[in-house]
Amino acid sequence: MPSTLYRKLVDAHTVARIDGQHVLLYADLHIMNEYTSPQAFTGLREQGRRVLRPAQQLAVVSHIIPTHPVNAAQRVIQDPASSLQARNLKRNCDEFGIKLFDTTDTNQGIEHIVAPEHGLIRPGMVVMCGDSHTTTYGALGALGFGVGTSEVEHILATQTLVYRLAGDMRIRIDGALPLGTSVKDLILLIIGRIGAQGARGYAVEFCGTTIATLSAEARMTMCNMAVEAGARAALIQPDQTTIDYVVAHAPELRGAALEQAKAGWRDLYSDDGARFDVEHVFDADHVEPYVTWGTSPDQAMPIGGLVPDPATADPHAHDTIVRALDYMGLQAVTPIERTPVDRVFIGSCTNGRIEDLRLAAAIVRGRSVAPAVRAMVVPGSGSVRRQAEQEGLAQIFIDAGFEWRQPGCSMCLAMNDDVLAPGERCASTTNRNFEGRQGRAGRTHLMSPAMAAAAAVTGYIADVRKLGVHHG
Ligand SMILES: CC(C)[C@H](C(=O)O)[C@@H](O)C(=O)O
Ligand code: SF4
Repeated sequence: MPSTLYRKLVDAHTVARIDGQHVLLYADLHIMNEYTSPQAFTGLREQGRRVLRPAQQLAVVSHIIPTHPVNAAQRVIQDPASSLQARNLKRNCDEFGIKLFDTTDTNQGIEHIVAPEHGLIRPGMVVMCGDSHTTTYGALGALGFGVGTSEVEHILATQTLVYRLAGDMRIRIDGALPLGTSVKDLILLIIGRIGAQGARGYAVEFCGTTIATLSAEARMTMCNMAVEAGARAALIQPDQTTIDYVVAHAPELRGAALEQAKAGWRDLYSDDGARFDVEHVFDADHVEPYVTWGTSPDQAMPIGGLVPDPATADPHAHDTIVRALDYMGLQAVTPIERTPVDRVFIGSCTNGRIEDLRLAAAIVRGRSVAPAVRAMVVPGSGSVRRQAEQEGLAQIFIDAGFEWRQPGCSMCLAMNDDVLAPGERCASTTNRNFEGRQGRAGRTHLMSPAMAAAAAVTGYIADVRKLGVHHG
């Protein structure tokens, strides 16, 4: 029977069928952060269990680490609770023999940026992690998904998980993204259309001519954000772009080993006639720069639009819109463009990779951060940071008045020193704009790296196309 890529990956990793809805699924790789793993190790110890496959585990300090611009070796976590979390992760990894990118490691960063850049994510893998944005790895043809803290313990002990099957959804996007737009605009548009629950319960396969021409990193941005439409997983069929990325990042994968791996990757596609429960089709040709106006990633609009009017909205949405506008300090039926911002944040596992920094730097070059704005660039990993310094991007940001920080989740979520003050408005390249996400009463507008750069240099939510156009 014709099978979807998703089903092929699940079938290849099914150790046992439990019932019609559940299988025992094998993990090729399990990734941990400091935040969702401590209880799992406590559980293991209490039961006197070992970690079954330490070599298929990876740990990264991502969320709680300060990003002040000091040397990597001097990075110290002042907050006692966070410092304890980091020390616990180190102790757990030492005791159980797990590879850790620790606080002072020069390759430390956000887990979803660190893992692919070390060649650890390969097509056909199943990757589990106690973090919702594990869907990112679908960009490389790997089935990645987030798990809960209690599941982390099970994975550590057995390298498997009791897994509930998802439905199959396909999102086809054809056409060429216009100048001045990037994949972030596209995914905000899609989430805006299908809704924050639009892909709930589904593994989403992205396909179409637009996807085929995207770089591996741009595909990561897509798959990363799929979870904001509720998707359980995101997938893109591996192709030459994928292979080139993996080969470039996995120097040990050469010769016979590479040929053998490639032979395995050849079957990683949805068969002709494979059945999808739901299909959506989008056209990239008319995508405009997108920004969010509200407190959910699906509350997104083109830059030239007007903030919605609760009075004319679907009655079910009325109260939600009123509340979001109130929280965001916005007036209904006014342009979003030229809304002043206090802060700009460029970074996160959505847009903290080198290509994102290139897109932002292309806008910033030769310009200055607006006087009333505090802007920061937080590279997604130590390696992204070094690369950006070598390419001269860091200097462009610094010359313009940006803070050039150490890697981490940073202001993507208020779990470290980088937070918004109450009422502050932020142009942010992140993936979530929930109430309080970047700090209590902070106001987040999600957008692309180029749009965030445009906000930094103008001081307001701006249409980047009016500053000069660049391809993304
Ligand atoms: C802290 C972590 C569990 C959380 C997640 O699961 O995604 C975080 O990374 C986020 O982005 O909200
Ligand atoms: S960068 Fe943001 S979305 Fe990504 S793992 Fe960190 S907190 Fe979560």
